[in-house]
Amino acid sequence: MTAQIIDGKAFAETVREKVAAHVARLKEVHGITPGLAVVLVGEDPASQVYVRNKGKQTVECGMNSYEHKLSADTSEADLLALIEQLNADPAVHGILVQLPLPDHLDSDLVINAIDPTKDVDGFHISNVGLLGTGQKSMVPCTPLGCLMMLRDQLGSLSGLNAVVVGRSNIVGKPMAQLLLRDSCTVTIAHSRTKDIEEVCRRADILVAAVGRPEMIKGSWVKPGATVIDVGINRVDAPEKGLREDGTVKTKLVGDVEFDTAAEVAGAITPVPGGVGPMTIACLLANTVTAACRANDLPEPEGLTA
Ligand SMILES: Nc1nc2c(c(=O)[nH]1)N[C@@H](CN(C=O)c1ccc(C(=O)N[C@@H](CCC(=O)O)C(=O)O)cc1)CN2
Repeated sequence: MTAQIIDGKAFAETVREKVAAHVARLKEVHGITPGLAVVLVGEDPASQVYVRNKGKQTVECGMNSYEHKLSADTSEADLLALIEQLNADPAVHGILVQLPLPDHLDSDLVINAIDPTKDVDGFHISNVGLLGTGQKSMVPCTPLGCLMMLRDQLGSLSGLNAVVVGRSNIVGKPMAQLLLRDSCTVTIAHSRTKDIEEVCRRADILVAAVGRPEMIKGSWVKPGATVIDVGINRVDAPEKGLREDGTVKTKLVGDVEFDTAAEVAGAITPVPGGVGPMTIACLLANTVTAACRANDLPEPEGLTA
């Protein structure tokens, strides 16, 4: 069997179109322009690219983008003061602090300083609690993107066996909560899980979010399963040759060994071009949702969990 490839880039485009249409309506009918503030501390090259893309796509969807780029040695007090200012700004409906933060900053403290109603990353402890208890919350962008792709692929997820490999606060745990909410039977597997290959082979839905390049092999996949690969790992690619400076070229791979898994799975997301683009699309969706909630307006259809 050769799996169907789930095109995250194309799916993200449809989400952005829905966001743009909803933003146009908010402007025209209610005079509201949703605004997203993104805070970047330091010069991590990957984070700089993600923040640039977030700002660009925010504007392309008709929303206001506010970028705050702070030096790597910014103090916690200064960062908290900026968040306080953004919390109080009525033009800002969504606030995101790009992760990872430099080591001297306490990520939990910083995230929990964000007004939970503006926490478009869904990382604030209040949103974590609301999601865990099945209440209305902001939902983390990567798991929300995975859920949208799974629903689109499978329709109802009710009764399916779902295995999430990885227990991070950003992806693994919220993903498991969302799957449980959709009535899956959910297992979270991790580095200490006994017989992890056998656990994975029971999964109708296998979500890989472990951060280890190509850890999950085709032999771990149940025939016909839907495989969602959240991993984005840069590895050496000697087959691509050398750069001008003599160093080996690199490539991106997921947490799943794509070629062997695609022989067995029913459907699979590629890396790049799978879950990654959905992360930013869902950030835009969450910003519209936050703007609607802030103004007591109905939430955008098809853009929330
Ligand atoms: N505050 C947050 N920080 C981080 C998050 C997050 O959701 N909120 N997630 C990641 C980074 N991230 C967005 O911030 C992100 C990662 C990857 C992609 C993406 O589109 N990836 C492409 C490949 C990109 C490349 O070539 O390097 C793909 O998979 O096709 C988008 C957003 C950590 N920090």
